[in-house]
Parts: sequence; structure tokens; C-alpha cells
Amino acid sequence: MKFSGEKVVEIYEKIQQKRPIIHCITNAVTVNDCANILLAAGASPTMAHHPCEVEEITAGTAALICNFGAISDYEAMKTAGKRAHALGHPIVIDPVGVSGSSYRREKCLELMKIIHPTCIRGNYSEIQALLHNCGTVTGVDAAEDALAEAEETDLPELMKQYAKENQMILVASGETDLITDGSCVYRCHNGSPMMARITGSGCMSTVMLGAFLSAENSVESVVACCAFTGIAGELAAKEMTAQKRGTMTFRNWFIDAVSLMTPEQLEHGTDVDWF
Ligand SMILES: Nc1ncnc2c1ncn2[C@@H]1O[C@H](COP(=O)(O)OP(=O)(O)OP(=O)(O)O)[C@@H](O)[C@H]1O
Ligand SMILES: Cc1ncsc1CCO
Ligand SMILES: [Mg+2]
Repeated sequence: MKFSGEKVVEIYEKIQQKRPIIHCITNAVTVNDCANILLAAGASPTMAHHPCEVEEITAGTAALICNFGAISDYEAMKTAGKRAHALGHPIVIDPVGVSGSSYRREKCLELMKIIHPTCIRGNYSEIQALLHNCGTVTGVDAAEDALAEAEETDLPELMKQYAKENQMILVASGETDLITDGSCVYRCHNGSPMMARITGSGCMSTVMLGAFLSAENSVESVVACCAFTGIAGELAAKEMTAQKRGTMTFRNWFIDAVSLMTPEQLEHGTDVDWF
């Protein structure tokens, strides 16, 4: 069955009205892009990570992001996460690098139990590493054969079971994003291979999930965010090809596409089905 682009527009418009502040405890590699994409989408970023202030900061925001590329900020994630959970704020974990580090994986599994995230979004390799609690690659990018491995192990079904057991929404990103809350599996076909040629498209997609979930806390909202991010990637890639430009221009045009997004582009561009 098809997922309607009208839902993407509806939630996007809620973000414009609410202008939610999103608290991001995230990594130094992509922090600036994460802050800028939230502003481009109509939200407001705060990137506070000192353990002595995160509890107060998170209380004044609409959602919390914990990105494991910032593993040195683990104590801050725990403190902020407990407060955000107590206040009923949406919490998103990005398990950056859990496929390459058993320490990170242990800490991520521990944090999940303590702060009860609303959603976890990682690339195929990271999500598979969490589900099986074992490493697959050494870096932070998905393995080349992650998709083939996903098909072999029936990743959609495994994700569905895991999401149900842990009462959370799971997103595995890649050429096709898989999204589930344990009842059905959505497949988002939006996006461009260019998105994997820059660092941070996943981190940016994760902070955007904070904005979408604060506007509406539902699995449809997560799906809408994946479509939104993918459409921005498609628009930027089209421009890049037309003007024969490189990967850093793509990064800027991706953020531009978010800031210039129209309801028509979202309605016509959304390419999601579910089963
Ligand atoms: N080959 C592809 N085709 C279409 N879209 C893609 C492709 N690869 C990645 N994407 C999109 O790029 C975004 C980021 O996904 P990706 O799996 O690369 O995240 P990531 O590895 O966590 O990124 P990072 O850690 O560098 O921020 C998602 O919106 C995803 O749909
Ligand atoms: C490259 C990199 N290393 C740690 S975090 C990060 C950003 C993409 O996940
Ligand atoms: Mg990532």
C-alpha cells in the first residue's frame, strides 16, 4: 500500500507552526550541518553537551537526540535522556559506529534500557549490529554488502520483532529506508546515492527525526521524515548533475533543498510503500 505525501506536508507544516527546539548531543564531525539542517527545516537547534547543564537544557526543549559518534558524551546522554524520558519528550538515538566498536554497542544497548528511546535510526550495518549484538564493519559507514546481508537475514522481519519487543520505532537507512514500529514495515524509496558520498546525511536525518517527532509522535511521522530527507537529497542531486558539481556543493544544496521545500514537491515526490 502507498503512503500519502499529504501526511508529509501535514507534519512539515506543524514544524513550521511550532518551531520546536531540538536538543542534540552529537558528534564534532557533523554538528554544524545538523544545526543548520534543523534551522532550514523551521526548527531550532541546541547542541549542549556538558554533563552539568544538559538536564536543564533538555527540559526546555521539544526532543532529544543522542548520537553515538559523541561517545565521550555518554554520561551527558544518560543524564539528559533520563530527564527527557521523565518529561515524555521524544528521544532519538543514532547508533553511529556500533558496528565497529563493541564498547559503543554495549553502551548503546545500556542507554536504550535506561532512557527508552522513541526511535533508533542507523544505517543497515549499525542496525544489524544492534539486532545481532555483533560487529560487522570497522568504520561508521554501512558495508557495501549490507543490503545483501539484510535480504539474507530477513532484516524487515527481524526489525519488526525487535521494535515490538522494545516498544520503539526502528529505522535502517540506505538505498531503501526500512521503518517499523513492530506492527508493519514501511519502505521509503526516496533519496540519492549522493547522500552516502558525504558524511552526515544520516546524522542530519536523525536530528530531523527529532523535529518531526516533536510535531507528531507517531511512526507515520518517522516515515514522513525519511521521505522528506530523501526528497531533499533527490532535488540536490538533480541540481548537482545538471551543473556538474562535486560532493561539497551537494552537501550545501541538500540543506538548501530543505530550506526551499514546497508542499507540491513533498506531495508529488513521496515514494513510500508498506506491508
Ligand atoms: N544509495 C542510496 N540511495 C538513496 N538514498 C540513500 C542511499 N544511501 C543513503 N541514502 C540516504 O541517505 C540518508 C543517510 O543514510 P545512510 O545510510 O548513508 O546514513 P549513515 O551511514 O548513518 O550516514 P552518516 O553516518 O554519514 O551521517 C538516508 O536518508 C538514506 O535514505
Ligand atoms: C565520520 C564520523 N565519525 C564519527 S561520527 C561521524 C559522522 C558520520 O556518522
Ligand atoms: Mg550515521
